[in-house]
Formats: sequence, C-alpha cells, structure tokens
Amino acid sequence: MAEIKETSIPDVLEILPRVFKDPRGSFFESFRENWFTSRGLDIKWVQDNQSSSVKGTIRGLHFQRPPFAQDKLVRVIKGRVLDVAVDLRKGSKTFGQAVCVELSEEKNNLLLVPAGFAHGFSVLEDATFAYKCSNYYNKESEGGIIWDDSDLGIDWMVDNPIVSEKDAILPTLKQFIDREGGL
Ligand SMILES: Cc1cn([C@H]2C[C@H](O)[C@@H](COP(=O)(O)OP(=O)(O)O[C@H]3O[C@H](C)C(=O)[C@H](O)[C@H]3O)O2)c(=O)[nH]c1=O
Repeated sequence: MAEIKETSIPDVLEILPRVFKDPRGSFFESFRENWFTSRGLDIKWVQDNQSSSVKGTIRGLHFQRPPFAQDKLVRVIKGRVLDVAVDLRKGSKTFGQAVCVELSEEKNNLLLVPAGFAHGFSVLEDATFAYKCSNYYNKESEGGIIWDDSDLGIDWMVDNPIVSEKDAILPTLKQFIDREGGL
C-alpha cells in the first residue's frame, strides 16, 4: 500500500503511505513492520517520541553513540518540517553527506533515518513531530553536529532559528571527525 523510495543516500528511505479520503476525512497506515522486514531490515522499535515546535525552530543535529545508536522513523502529524539526515557511518562512501526531505501533514510521508546518522529538522510551519526509535534514550551517549556547519552547507529554509542552548554549542563536523572519526 505504501511507496518506499530510496533517497540520495540509499539507506535513508522515504515512505509514502496510501491515503484514503472520504467525506469524513482521511485514513492511512502510519506504520507497518513489513515496510522494513520486506527489505531485510529487522528493526526492533522500542520507543516512540513526540515533540512540538514553533515555526523557525531547528532541533539537531543529534545522534546516540553505539551501543545506543538509534534507527528513527520520523513523521509530521501537524505542520511542515525540513528533515535532515547526515551520514556519519565510518567507512561510508556517503560519509558527511546530508539528505534533506520535507515532511508534512499534507504529504503524510515518513523518513527512515538509520543508526549512524545525525538527525535534525527545521520547522517550516508549527509542527508536531512523532517518531519511533530502535534504542532507548541514553543521555550519556548523546552527541551532535552544529546545525550551521559550513562543511555541511544545509539550507534549513529558516532565518535566525530558535535553537536550544545545548544545540548552539555542538561541535563542527571537522571537530567530530578529529575527535571520533565517525559512528
Ligand atoms: C530525546 C529525548 C529527550 N528526553 C528529554 C531530555 C530533555 O530533558 C528533554 C528535551 O530533550 P532534547 O532537548 O534533547 O530534545 P530534542 O532537541 O527534540 O532532541 C531530539 O531531537 C532530534 C531531532 C533527534 O533526532 C533526537 O531524537 C533527539 O535528540 O527531553 C527524554 O526524556 N527522552 C528522549 O528520548
């Protein structure tokens, strides 16, 4: 029922569920395990998160280090965001590359962000953001890359973003590489 599309980084998948509309409103399947098992991805989802953000916010770029690295299945329930995944997997031929995909209430689309990627999003319209994680939250293993890193050159499509104090002091990609090499 859903169309599953590879992005410019093949392991980052965009899922477009079939939406059924009628005079009452609409319906779509927002998660199916076989979206992934049918592709040989046996991901065990253990935690759901939800955040709400005002227009102009940027959350990220965040990751959890192994053994607490998280696959994420992200979507927007209300509003519109630009979702960003940056490949930090050691040895990946797309290391340091970013995928940017608009997620919205209109498109009802989802994005699979695999473990080994930094993840973030900018809020284009006030948004409720919901996602599944394949590992529990582990504060001690958290890390990140500063959102406006010049080596990433991401166009977040927001000006003067609202970011948390924690996110404002994240290291650059170069500092991360020098310190850790990758995930
Ligand atoms: C992520 C998380 C946070 N928290 C607590 C920790 C803080 O007291 C509070 C807000 O956390 P934070 O500011 O890290 O929330 P975000 O900036 O939305 O972080 C998330 O944003 C980017 C886009 C991600 O991909 C990650 O899921 C996650 O890093 O919730 C929890 O209790 N459990 C959790 O799983």
